[in-house]
Amino acid sequence: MPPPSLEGRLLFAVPKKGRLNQATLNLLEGADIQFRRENRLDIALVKNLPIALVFLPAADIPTFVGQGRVDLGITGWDQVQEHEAGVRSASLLRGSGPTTGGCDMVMDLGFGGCKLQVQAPVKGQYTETKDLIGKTICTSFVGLAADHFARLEAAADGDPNASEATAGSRKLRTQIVELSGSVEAACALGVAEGIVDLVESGETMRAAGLKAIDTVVESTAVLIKSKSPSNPDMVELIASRIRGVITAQRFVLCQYNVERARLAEATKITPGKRAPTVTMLDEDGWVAVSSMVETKKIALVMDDLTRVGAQDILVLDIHNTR
Ligand SMILES: Nc1ncnc2c1ncn2[C@@H]1O[C@H](COP(=O)(O)OP(=O)(O)OP(=O)(O)O)[C@@H](O)[C@H]1O
Ligand SMILES: O=P(O)(O)OC[C@H]1O[C@H](OP(=O)(O)OP(=O)(O)O)[C@H](O)[C@@H]1O
Repeated sequence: MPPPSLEGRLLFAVPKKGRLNQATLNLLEGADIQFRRENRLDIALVKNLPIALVFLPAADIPTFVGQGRVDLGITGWDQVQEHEAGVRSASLLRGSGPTTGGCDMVMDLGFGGCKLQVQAPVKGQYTETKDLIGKTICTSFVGLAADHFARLEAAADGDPNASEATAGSRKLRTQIVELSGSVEAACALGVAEGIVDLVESGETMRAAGLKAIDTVVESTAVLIKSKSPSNPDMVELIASRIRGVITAQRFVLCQYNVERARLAEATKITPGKRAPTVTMLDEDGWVAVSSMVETKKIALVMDDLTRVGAQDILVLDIHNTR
């Protein structure tokens, strides 16, 4: 079968595998972006909108969006920062301006939370990142790691502009070695004194006998767009649908009955997004309340509502909201 024609379609890059893949697919489903991906094809036409999805590694998405080859993308904020660090130092080394315009952030998607951290062996002499200056560091994030050590080295040399130093603007004493995965094994194997790698639960780091000694970037998944998307209205439509799904995931709908005499106390606990909806009940002195509550707070809210005499408390999922 020939590859599908992309004529007139907005190109939207999504992670083809890895930690961000499933949550991204769930988000597309929630936003009613319908597609069928043929086996092994990295491009899928969306059935109900003039969009084509392009399945790419998360690390490559900022390059495609930054160069304007695709209009929209979902990836980790760490990858966006890494791409920008790479573009910055390449252009400084060449002595010309950046060749890619970079990407614009549309919104934080809330999932895929992790930290890019400097890690060193628990049983070792390195307790601060500056102790690793001049040593060997293994990482998949060479741009961010090099900028981080450029700033540390500049500060150690007494440079007053240390906080702005980048790897392209000075010669590094620290050796940054690129690895494509399993970076945590580098110290135990004697390849590096420290590493710069992602941490979420901390299990990988602990299992490898490492401890975090500094944070380079805090990351979550983000929606990014190119500086000049082919169809800005379609970008807006997608962004608004995705925002609706994200908001819906952050909130639940809480409904309960309460005596009118205690309504003020109860609505203080559930003030809602704008205001709670209060309706009459077919029973004297009682009202029904319905209100959006942050999902992570719902257990405490239910405890507090019970304490002020609320009854028949129901908590319902919200599928979408605008
Ligand atoms: N442990 C983690 N917890 C949460 N998010 C993570 C974690 N590891 C990575 N991420 C996020 O997911 C993004 C993609 O990482 P992931 O390792 O899944 O990529 P991948 O495309 O499968 O690449 P690779 O084959 O190099 O592992 C990262 O840039 C980061 O934003
Ligand atoms: O703090 P934790 O919850 O243990 O997660 C951290 C691990 O997750 C990522 O690796 P991934 O599993 O994606 O594999 P990789 O090493 O091949 O990149 C990251 O590189 C760490 O190794």
